[in-house]
Amino acid sequence: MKEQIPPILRPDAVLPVNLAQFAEHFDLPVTGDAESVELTGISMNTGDLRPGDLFVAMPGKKTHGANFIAQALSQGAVAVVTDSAGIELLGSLEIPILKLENPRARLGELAAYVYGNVAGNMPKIFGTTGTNGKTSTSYLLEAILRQLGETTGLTSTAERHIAGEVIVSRLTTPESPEMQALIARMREKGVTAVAIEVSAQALSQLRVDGLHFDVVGFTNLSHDHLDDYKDMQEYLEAKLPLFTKRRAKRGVVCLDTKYGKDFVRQSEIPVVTITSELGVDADWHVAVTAETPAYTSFVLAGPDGVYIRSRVPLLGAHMAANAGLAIVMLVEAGFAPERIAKAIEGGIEAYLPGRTERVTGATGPDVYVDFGHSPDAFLNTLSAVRKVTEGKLFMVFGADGDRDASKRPAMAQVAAEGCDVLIITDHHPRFEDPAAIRKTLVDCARAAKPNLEIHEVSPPEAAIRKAVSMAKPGDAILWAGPGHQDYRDIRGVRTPYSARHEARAALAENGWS
Ligand SMILES: CC(=O)N[C@H]1[C@@H](OP(=O)(O)OP(=O)(O)OC[C@H]2O[C@@H](n3ccc(=O)[nH]c3=O)[C@H](O)[C@@H]2O)O[C@H](CO)[C@@H](O)[C@@H]1O[C@H](C)C(=O)N[C@@H](C)C(=O)N[C@H](CCC(=O)O)C(=O)O
Ligand SMILES: Nc1ncnc2c1ncn2[C@@H]1O[C@H](COP(=O)(O)OP(=O)(O)OP(=O)(O)O)[C@@H](O)[C@H]1O
Repeated sequence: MKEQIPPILRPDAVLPVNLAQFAEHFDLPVTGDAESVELTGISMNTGDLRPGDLFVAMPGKKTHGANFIAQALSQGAVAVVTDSAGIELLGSLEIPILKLENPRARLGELAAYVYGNVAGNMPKIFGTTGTNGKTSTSYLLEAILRQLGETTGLTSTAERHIAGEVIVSRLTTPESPEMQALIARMREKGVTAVAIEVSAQALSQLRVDGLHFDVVGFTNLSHDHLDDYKDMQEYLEAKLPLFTKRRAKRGVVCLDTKYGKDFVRQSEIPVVTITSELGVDADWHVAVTAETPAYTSFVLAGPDGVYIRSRVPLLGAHMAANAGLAIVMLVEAGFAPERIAKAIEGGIEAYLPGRTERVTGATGPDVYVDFGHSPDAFLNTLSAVRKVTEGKLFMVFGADGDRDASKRPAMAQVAAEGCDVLIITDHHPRFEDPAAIRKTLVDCARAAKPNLEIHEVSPPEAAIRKAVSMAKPGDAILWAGPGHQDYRDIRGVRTPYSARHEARAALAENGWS
């Protein structure tokens, strides 16, 4: 990606780590003068490398990091960790080399050590995984923690937060050198509790190694990422390692999808369960009491008569399920339920960018911009919007290029079945032909609901204008996919674009304020 790559954050100060001591601590063979070298950072990518860094040259899917060692040196790297293949590639260079086969397997530990993130000086750490709801649950966790008086940190698909400092994210879950640098910065800024969104890819690539979570949560599992994983079983198995003793102390499992039971059965750590489904046996139950475009009220009932009443400033029963999960994770971390209940009796004070975000002003049809990009996300958001809409429901969406193409037919089917007018457009085409993606979606939507009014409109700026021009007050438009994002990936270039901005502009152009 060539443009607008967000920066990564580091602590302002790092206690230098002597390279010889580092090599001895990890029992790594070292060539060159390690005694006189001091490390002040660690990186696996020259794009993020800073002077004083240890450069970890690792094999990747496309190339080997050792091909970038000369560049790393010119940027100020003071030592290199690499494997046998890397040593063969690098030739003769005047820099201490530490040999480590499979560097990724120990990268988290190495990074935690460099930044001094050790047991005893860490904030409370919460981790959430699942197909949908990770970002939402993490934001809700952070909000409740703030309401409980904690100083908070967050890492999510949308943003990283450090005691009020906000930056846009690159990956959902950062690689461990970035993750450990973030945690060190959080410690520096007095952060006492952190909510971390953990993707399946992060677990497969050991990006959260070097962390020990106080409580982990599982939201749900449904069709997504079947380009990275062979089938749902393999995708499930990628998520399960979060619920192991080496990674976490306790867990909370949501039983709203059938895969929850697999987590309970296979978890190595003690778990409690929660559900928002009627008739499902669980330790905690969350139920919606009111739904409006602006908020969803709920009650959460747990063991020993615990009863918590609150609301989320978001539309949809799935958001109440996420809030319930966040609250139970806090209870499992030792926060008294009565204290939580008191802190959130007036509602959870969270702003979730691009999660069913209503962008309409005082007049005009309700326009919601959402980050949902899977069939299950569509199902939930369409049903939530339908419940609060008297008029017609328009849906605007496109599908990701170069990402799991197998979910496109189901996305088109769910969208067609759940709306009254469908507008198919583009999303991130990446290196795929956007017209070909649209054709698949249109064909599948037609097959699912032959009489549905379907428009194919490209680019998305025109698609949202088409939807707004057709909608009336009382109608609703759900624009699914772009959410909080401020770019579209077109042939590897991040082209600036904001769906929320485009939607507001389209409303204004039609006279709605
Ligand atoms: C498919 C995949 O996961 N790729 C990741 C992988 O890239 P790669 O193996 O292709 O790396 P490579 O290009 O072969 O390079 C090899 C090594 O040389 C280094 N290098 C490479 C080039 C250079 O100029 N300098 C340099 O130092 C690289 O940092 C790497 O260590 O290692 C890179 C370095 O960390 C990652 O950025 C990259 O994630 C890509 C960008 C990605 O998009 N990953 C997605 C699938 C992902 O992880 N998504 C999940 C969430 C999904 C969700 O929730 O929906 C996420 O957590 O974000
Ligand atoms: N509990 C839930 N069940 C089903 N769908 C949900 C749930 N929570 C959120 N969603 C839908 O999924 C979309 C993404 O939500 P969120 O960003 O919280 O999930 P995520 O797991 O972080 O996604 P990603 O992995 O893509 O970052 C939302 O915009 C909404 O459409």
